[in-house]
Amino acid sequence: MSLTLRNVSRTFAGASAVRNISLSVQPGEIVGLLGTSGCGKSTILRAISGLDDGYEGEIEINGNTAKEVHDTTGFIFQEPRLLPWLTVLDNVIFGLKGEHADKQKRAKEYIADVGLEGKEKLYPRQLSGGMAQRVAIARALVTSPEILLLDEPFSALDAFTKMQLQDLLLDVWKTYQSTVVLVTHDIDEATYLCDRIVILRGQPGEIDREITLTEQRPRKRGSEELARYKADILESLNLDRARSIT
Ligand SMILES: Nc1ncnc2c1ncn2[C@@H]1O[C@H](COP(=O)(O)OP(=O)(O)OP(=O)(O)O)[C@@H](O)[C@H]1O
Repeated sequence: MSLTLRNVSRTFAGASAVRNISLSVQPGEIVGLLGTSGCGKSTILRAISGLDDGYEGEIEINGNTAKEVHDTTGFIFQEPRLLPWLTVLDNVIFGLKGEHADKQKRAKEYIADVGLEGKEKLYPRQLSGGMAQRVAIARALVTSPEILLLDEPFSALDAFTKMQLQDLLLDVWKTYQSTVVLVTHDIDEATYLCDRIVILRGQPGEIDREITLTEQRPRKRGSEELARYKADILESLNLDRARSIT
């Protein structure tokens, strides 16, 4: 499932949030949107998802405008956004169409895929943050979205859980061949996960540059290669050395 943005701009109450974003994402590619706070990363993701159709320019998913096909995207937010009165199983089933027995079977498979087999009957309040985010991942995947949109999906988690879920994302990506757009502030996360990193700058946000990562997977966290990409990105963001704020 390919994704194309052509000159996408978004203005809120007269203030420009992003300007002239053009981007092509190939089927099965993991593309990261990286940039400092307020440069419009979430705004771009919401436009791709169809949650926000107030943008100018064009967004195409496999040749159709995003406004027509938003049900082919799955969204994972920073916080899991589970329905507290529903069990893990019912949270994953919620929004699925079809016969109840089929939905249950399918939801259970995805719950197992994210490592939560046996936890189907628990309620959100009984889950750790990492477990809840696994449920959110299962819920996003269960509808077989062709494009997975992730808005800082691991940023509220502790460092260890974050690394586990990054690996889980790579596992499900391999299994389901999803096209992924990942919004993140985390340069290590971007270099570990992405085929390509799009660096946004400014307010309104514009694309500053794109970096294609040729590192084979599985990548090694802390490798020299990833460290080189990180240094390059820090320099692009003017964050490579301490700067006076006066
Ligand atoms: N619904 C909205 N109404 C008004 N302004 C908005 C709205 N959504 C976003 N903005 C503005 O658009 C700009 C970009 O916001 P956005 O949330 O996309 O940035 P971001 O790069 O994702 O930031 P962060 O990394 O802090 O989440 C900001 O100036 C924000 O205030």
